[in-house]
Amino acid sequence: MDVDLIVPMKRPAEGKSRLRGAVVPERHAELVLALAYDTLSAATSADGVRRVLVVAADPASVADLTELGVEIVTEPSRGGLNSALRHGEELLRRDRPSGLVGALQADLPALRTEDLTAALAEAAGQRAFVADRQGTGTTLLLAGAGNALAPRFGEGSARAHTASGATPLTIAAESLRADVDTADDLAHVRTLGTGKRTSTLLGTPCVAM
Ligand SMILES: Nc1nc2c(ncn2[C@@H]2O[C@H](COP(=O)(O)OP(=O)(O)OP(=O)(O)O)[C@@H](O)[C@H]2O)c(=O)[nH]1
Ligand SMILES: C=C(OP(=O)(O)O)C(=O)O
Repeated sequence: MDVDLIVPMKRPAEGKSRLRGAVVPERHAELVLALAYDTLSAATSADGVRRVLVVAADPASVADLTELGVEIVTEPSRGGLNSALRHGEELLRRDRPSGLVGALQADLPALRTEDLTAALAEAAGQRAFVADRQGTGTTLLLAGAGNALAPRFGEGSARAHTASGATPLTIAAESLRADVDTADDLAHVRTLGTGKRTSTLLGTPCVAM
């Protein structure tokens, strides 16, 4: 079954505070947007992805993403990450009540379409998630018909998603687990190869899409 994805985004200038210093301060927002652009470039090309809805704190600051065919809506109020995700879920389920929905992080610049498609296949419509490479965070949470997404993103979210009954997916999907929060994470995705925008900005090898 194909999935409608929700992608939460703060204003790039305010996001990824743990990455500050990876590039000169004037280019921090550009880096955060490049990570999101490459993530969504892969996501929108993946088999099984029907629709991508970005729930943004400030849509104008992420308007570049529309060239990828994603939709952008404003988060309702400053309710935080999980509230933004629930808002996206409500909009998507209004249009397709029995569809599969997913929350995807916007910091996966090495994402390969086949890893996302493989995760959707393993989940097979269950409420399931992909943990990050450290095993503590979550990069993708899925919920099919009859199941609320019930997002518990934030510190220790992998444990929280397991505790709430979601199935941890077991596929390797290295690129889907490689989220970028810190300088170490950035060094790691450089070894995998990143999408075009991130590669151009950092001067690193580009992943073959
Ligand atoms: N719309 C929306 N997105 C959010 C909010 N909080 C976090 N996000 C997004 O959720 C994703 C995951 O958050 P984190 O990985 O913790 O990123 P972050 O908050 O930018 O990073 P740090 O400042 O280093 O904690 C990022 O794409 C953020 O932009 C929020 O309140 N509203
Ligand atoms: C919000 C999350 O992201 P991170 O741990 O990457 O900040 C999460 O994994 O739940």
